[in-house]
Amino acid sequence: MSCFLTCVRFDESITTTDKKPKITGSVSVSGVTCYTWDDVESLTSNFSRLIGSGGYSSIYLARLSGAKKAALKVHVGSHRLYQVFRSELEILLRLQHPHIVKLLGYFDDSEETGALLLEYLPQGNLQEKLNCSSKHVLPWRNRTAIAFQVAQAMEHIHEKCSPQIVHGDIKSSNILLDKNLNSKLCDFGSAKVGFSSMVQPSTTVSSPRSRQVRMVGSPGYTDPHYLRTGIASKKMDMYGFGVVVLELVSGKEAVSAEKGEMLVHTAAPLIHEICDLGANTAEEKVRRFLDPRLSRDSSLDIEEVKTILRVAAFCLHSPPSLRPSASLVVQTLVDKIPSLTFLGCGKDD
Ligand SMILES: Nc1ncnc2c1ncn2[C@@H]1O[C@H](COP(=O)(O)OP(=O)(O)OP(=O)(O)O)[C@@H](O)[C@H]1O
Repeated sequence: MSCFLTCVRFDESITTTDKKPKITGSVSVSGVTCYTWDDVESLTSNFSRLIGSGGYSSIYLARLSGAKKAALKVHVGSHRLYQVFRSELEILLRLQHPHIVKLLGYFDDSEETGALLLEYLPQGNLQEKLNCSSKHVLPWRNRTAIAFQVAQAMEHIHEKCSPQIVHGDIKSSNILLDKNLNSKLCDFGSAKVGFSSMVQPSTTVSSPRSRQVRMVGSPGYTDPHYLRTGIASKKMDMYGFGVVVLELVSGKEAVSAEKGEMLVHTAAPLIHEICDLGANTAEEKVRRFLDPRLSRDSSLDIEEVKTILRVAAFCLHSPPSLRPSASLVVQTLVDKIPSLTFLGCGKDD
């Protein structure tokens, strides 16, 4: 790893006003910039605009030269969070893919504070996009493209890079959208590299000895096989992908905010029928599950809905061995959803 992180210092002002401090970043061998804390403060105008937050970090808007925007993901406050930062940094340094968020730079104090400077995705995350009350409903054609692009990103980390990577937290809030609604997978803080993927899952129950309650994965997305065995595998990512596809089709959240119901449970009868009957599943049942906001969408094709639900059904199979690989999902979508080629989504994307 050390060769990735060797930095060569340079002096260049990328600020637009004379009053602002100079950014004194250094370019690493991999073309990613190492920043000082002063740089980080300057890039974010002293952390003036929070654009997102998660269990491990806060994300701020940053401005680079020429008013180009970026997102700064800051992990601060404990050695545990610092380790999450280091792990995500090391993974992002290895990854370059059109549907994986791009690392532009980082800050590292080697103790307890780290920050990742990432390309900025202006349309936020998929979860927000599907659940926003605005009139601009995400069209069916974009939903199939997003599923396809996420599958391509997963195919890349699972099968095309060395060592291979398990993302470990596939969910709609970890899928970001650019201005054209193309998707990029983010948040590699839970990722596992190579075959050392046997990990003890945390417990959800507070034991009498420890009053600490810890979550396992993200509610609504966690593979039941992982919960039982603690074995993190590529097939666990495929399960999370299956849940994301259910969200794309139904427009519903993985866990309903009102009733606390899990989407995998409400979808289960339809999923079983789709597995058994495939294209012969009654259209009326599929339409009942479909996001009602898509009813007037001219790009909607009910055969495509059945195809993509069948893909989700296989990804959600209980035994991981019955779930497809990411490359099989990519191939199936290319073969069965012709509109993807009209969107410029293809194998060489
Ligand atoms: N590059 C980016 N561009 C725009 N928004 C972003 C970017 N990165 C993150 N965000 C926003 O911040 C949110 C949280 O980001 P992220 O999932 O990376 O944080 P986390 O602390 O790892 O969260 P989690 O609790 O899921 O582990 C995203 O859902 C998104 O809304």
